[in-house]
Amino acid sequence: MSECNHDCGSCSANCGSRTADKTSFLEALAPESRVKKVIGIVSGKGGVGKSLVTSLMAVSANRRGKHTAVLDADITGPSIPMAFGVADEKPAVTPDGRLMIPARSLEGIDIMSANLLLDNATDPVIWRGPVIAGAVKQFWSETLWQDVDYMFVDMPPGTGDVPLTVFQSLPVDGIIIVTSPQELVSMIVGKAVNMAKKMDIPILGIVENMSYLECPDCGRHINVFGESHVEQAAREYGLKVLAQIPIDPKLAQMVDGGRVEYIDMPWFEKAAEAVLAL
Ligand SMILES: Nc1ncnc2c1ncn2[C@@H]1O[C@H](COP(=O)(O)OP(=O)(O)OP(=O)(O)O)[C@@H](O)[C@H]1O
Repeated sequence: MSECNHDCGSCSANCGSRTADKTSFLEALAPESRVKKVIGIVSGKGGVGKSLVTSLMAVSANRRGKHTAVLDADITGPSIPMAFGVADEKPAVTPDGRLMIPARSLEGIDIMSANLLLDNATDPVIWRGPVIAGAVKQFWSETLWQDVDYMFVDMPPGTGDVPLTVFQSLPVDGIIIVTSPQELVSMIVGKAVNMAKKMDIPILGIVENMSYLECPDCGRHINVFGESHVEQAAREYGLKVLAQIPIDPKLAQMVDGGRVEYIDMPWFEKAAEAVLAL
């Protein structure tokens, strides 16, 4: 049998790909687009730093010479364009009018987000679940994604219906779970693990955000929210802790100022390497 090219129309073998295809809800990319790896970033709730981790992942991959993209699927709280300083840009369209062209950051990361389509960045997006999921599908299939090595998807928060639909529509190769020490980490990780299992997508690991504060005088780590339980949760589910990110007002300033690409992040090296090994 010749090597599988995933085009079941040209092959009669009754293989695993064909069986999976029957129940697939995957959206197709435009014929001109190419995306090699898709990584979804999930969290149990909003505000734990999912967008920050998505942005840092993209920045790390881009610094390592990979052509990188961010699809902001957090439609009701889209904060990616601001972090990359492209919030005032509007996506152009291809000459035939079929596809949107993503905004490009200063360092060359391609970005698509609902915020780029709003007349006013402060306009609220008050869409219901199916419309949100539909918008994400369009961002995937109706955007010109040119030779992307790694696409990072900032998922809608939680493990409910909307993230589930998004997961079913995009060919996600791996998931990163973002938690913070204030949360019931074990429960959140458990839910994400179940969601990933149902979809047969590997979990690359957990990133704990706002883990500690580094004393500016002595460098001691202060656990502002009490002792971290992330290592324990990781052991329980056989996962890796990819990074522990400190609370640092400089991080928030850089993100709010559109300069996420220029953050110094020694604590993120392991996370970047684990993802790029995929
Ligand atoms: N480690 C940190 N140190 C300082 N500020 C942080 C840190 N992590 C996140 N923030 C700030 O907290 C806010 C929320 O972070 P972020 O937008 O990444 O969260 P989120 O989980 O994506 O939220 P949402 O789901 O609401 O979009 C942002 O203003 C961000 O700059």
